[in-house]
Amino acid sequence: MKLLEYADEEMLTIDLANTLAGELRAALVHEDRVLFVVPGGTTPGPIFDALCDSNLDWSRVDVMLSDERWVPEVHVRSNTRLIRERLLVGRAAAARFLPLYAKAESPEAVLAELESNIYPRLPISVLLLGMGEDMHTASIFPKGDNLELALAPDAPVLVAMRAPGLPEPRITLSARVLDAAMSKHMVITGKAKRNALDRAQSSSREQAPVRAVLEDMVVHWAA
Ligand SMILES: O=C1O[C@H](COP(=O)(O)O)[C@@H](O)[C@H](O)[C@H]1O
Repeated sequence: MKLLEYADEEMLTIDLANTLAGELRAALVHEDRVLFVVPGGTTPGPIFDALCDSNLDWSRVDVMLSDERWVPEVHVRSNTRLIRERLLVGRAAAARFLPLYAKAESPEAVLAELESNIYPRLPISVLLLGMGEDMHTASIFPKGDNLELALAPDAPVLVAMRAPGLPEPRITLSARVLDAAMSKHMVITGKAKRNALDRAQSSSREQAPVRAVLEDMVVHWAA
């Protein structure tokens, strides 16, 4: 893992958006289509704002989330909503979005259908992840009901996840799929997450699921 520290969030945003755009452009030189995986949550919005008008051939980019909350797209907690409002606008509106949500009672009812769209697009070309203060990444949570499956070396592409304190079920890419990305970045802000990252490095994967994806990861941090 490599840690890049920035003077402030604005510097982080500008630099990381440039890096991601550059890596997508470079990947498009060799590939017909590239897969770009991004996090939801509260942190990445400004990065999406800075990235969405980047000059690259977005029509050859498949965009998907690292994980989704099981709520309709109009819901305030929907990660899809964030992506549609902040990333898939401007030039990036030409990208193809691969959904992690479908109208169904539970993630389990549509896992196979969603996975069939994603599997042919793997591996991930460029990955951006977030991390929570509890050391979860994507929706791979400590104490999650499917934690063992999501961390398994032979895990499926997608795993449904429920965890104490979460208001809704989740669906997440497994650690195996995230870890196999060609280029891996993580964005965290604030001292609490920086401390959590330090703790993760001396914790088990079960205590700190983020640990399962830290090899060759570039972590971008601002206080
Ligand atoms: O619930 C989630 O949490 C993580 C971290 O989110 P943040 O709000 O602390 O930035 C995020 O990476 C993940 O995609 C999201 O579903």
